[in-house]
Amino acid sequence: MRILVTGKDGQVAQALAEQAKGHELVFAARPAFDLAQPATIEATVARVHPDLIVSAAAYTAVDKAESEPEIAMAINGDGAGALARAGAKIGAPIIHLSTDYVFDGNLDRPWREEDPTGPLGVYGATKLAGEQAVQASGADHAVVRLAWVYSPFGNNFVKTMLRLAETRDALNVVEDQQGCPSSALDIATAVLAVIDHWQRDGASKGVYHFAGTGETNWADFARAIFAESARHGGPTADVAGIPSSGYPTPAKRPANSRLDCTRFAETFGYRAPAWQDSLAIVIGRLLG
Ligand SMILES: NC(=O)C1=CN([C@@H]2O[C@H](COP(=O)(O)OP(=O)(O)OC[C@H]3O[C@@H](n4cnc5c(N)ncnc54)[C@H](OP(=O)(O)O)[C@@H]3O)[C@@H](O)[C@H]2O)C=CC1
Ligand SMILES: Cc1cn([C@H]2C[C@H](O)[C@@H](COP(=O)(O)OP(=O)(O)O[C@H]3O[C@@H](C)C(=O)[C@@H](O)[C@H]3O)O2)c(=O)[nH]c1=O
Repeated sequence: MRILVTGKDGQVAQALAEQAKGHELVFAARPAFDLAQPATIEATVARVHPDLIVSAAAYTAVDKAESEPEIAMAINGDGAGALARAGAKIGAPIIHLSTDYVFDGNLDRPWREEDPTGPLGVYGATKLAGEQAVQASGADHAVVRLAWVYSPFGNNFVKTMLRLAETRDALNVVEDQQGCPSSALDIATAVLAVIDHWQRDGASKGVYHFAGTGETNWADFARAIFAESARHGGPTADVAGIPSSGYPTPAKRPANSRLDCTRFAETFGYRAPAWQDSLAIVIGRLLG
């Protein structure tokens, strides 16, 4: 199968590059493919003529998006829709990656797909617009909401913590935001599970949640990162748990962004490992 993957240097795209054996992956990246330039989207899809699209590129700078709402919307909202419509024209289904930040965090259980959205910031609002544009595109699609993605690649919280601990003995980290850390290596496996399923049974339309199994908060996640780092002789720091008010950021984050991944597991037959196990694998790759 020829698969167009957007976001060549992104975390999920790089994990897919490692794992997608037996498929022809074609990566699309700027400047030839720019989600803010619709003509480049249509030209890329027409040139590659993929059997399937993995929409993994996005404007992911959560705080910066607060001061760049137009460009974030052009990329995450309009660009995602244009990509799905270009796919629809040639009959290519799309796996479109979205985020837990479409929710407002005010719920006392993990979020299910049909729960009401209510993004707290520009990034979440633009990603929600992208979901809606994909759903309206006419393309078969899986909108897969992810959360708290980390990996050996790119920028992420795990690498930030390890970097900060190189120069600091103690860190303040928020402890009133709960979520499910998710390894991009597991996300690539999940994307391939969707592709396998669609190859067998035909593509369909739906929204799904996929994230690491279990839950934590950012402070405990940081502590787990340093415990794992210590096992490899890597950098460590003491973590003081603080309220979100003690770490002011331009964008507000949801207090609860835990995702209920039951539908994904039941539909595609794959559930992520416990987040602690996946973290050990990624830290092993970073420090081993
Ligand atoms: N990271 C996370 O914690 C989470 C991510 N997600 C979603 O998962 C998906 C994958 O995320 P992740 O792998 O972490 O992403 P990354 O931030 O690692 O990579 C994003 C990629 O998008 C590309 N990109 C940005 N703007 C454009 C543009 N205008 N045109 C073309 N490409 C562009 C970047 O390219 P360049 O190198 O040119 O900047 C980069 O390769 C995204 O949809 C994201 O919203 C969901 C939940 C959590
Ligand atoms: C670096 C740092 C962050 N924090 C807090 C800020 C924030 O509330 C939380 C996480 O910080 P980050 O800025 O790394 O994470 P953030 O950019 O909010 O991560 C999000 O990215 C987007 C793309 C998503 O889709 C989300 O699922 C989520 O993964 O930790 C501290 O409390 N102390 C620190 O030293």
